[in-house]
Amino acid sequence: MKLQVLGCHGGELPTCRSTCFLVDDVLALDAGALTGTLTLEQLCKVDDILVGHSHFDHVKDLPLLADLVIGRRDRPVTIHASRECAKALRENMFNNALWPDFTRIPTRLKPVLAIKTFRAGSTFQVGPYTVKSVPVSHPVESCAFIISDGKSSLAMSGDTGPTDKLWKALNATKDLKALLLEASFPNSLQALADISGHLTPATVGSELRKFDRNGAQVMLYHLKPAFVTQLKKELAPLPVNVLELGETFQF
Ligand SMILES: Nc1ncnc2c1ncn2[C@@H]1O[C@@H]2COP(=O)(O)O[C@H]2[C@H]1O
Repeated sequence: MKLQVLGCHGGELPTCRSTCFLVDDVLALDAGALTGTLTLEQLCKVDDILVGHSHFDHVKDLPLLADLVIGRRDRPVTIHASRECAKALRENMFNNALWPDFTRIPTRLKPVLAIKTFRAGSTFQVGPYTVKSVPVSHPVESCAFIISDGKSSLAMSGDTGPTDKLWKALNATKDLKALLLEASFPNSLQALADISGHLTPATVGSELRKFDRNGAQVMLYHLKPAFVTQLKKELAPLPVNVLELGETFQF
């Protein structure tokens, strides 16, 4: 699998982009940095988008994407979202108030977007990929994804505070090559991290003790833009890499 880092922060500044990864040019993981990073030609190749939860920094480019690719694809771009997340997108984003309902435009039968719902915790097929969703710990329903192409697996934690379910699922994934793990706030903001369902370097460290790593890389993302320098200092002693914008990996 080819993995491109389009966005690896928990917000935006000129040097930071919200969460968004691209697998094999066709599968996006979250939609925080699609339309500002890919060309129109590249955007038109994105067939599926896995959305881990409904928070704005993870879904913000969906409306702009729909408006860009309309009339340029043979089939809808499919957004895969848990029940709560799909409901939030339908009611609060594609509601003809915030943005037109592109799941019915240009026609109900051949729309530019399709929202396909999964049950948090279920496993489903997305093109050639088998995707296991794992509910994690966040104020809104949030899912990690474990994505397999049949040869290797790649996981993304989604926004989460401390969790046991994710580590249990990862420890059972024998061909796991890499884990994209969130790390949002510095240790001085542990109380905010706890209340908002996020990790700090301290809790990344304690969470990793639950992980039978088996050679998998751990790559951190979702650093809050205001704290990147401090976070990198606090994360330096841990056996992890902090992702940078524009990096590409092959698993
Ligand atoms: N109680 C809170 N106080 C301050 N900021 C918050 C609080 N809860 C959530 N947030 C912020 O709102 C953001 C929503 O997206 P995130 O979960 O990425 O990160 C969250 C925090 O940065």
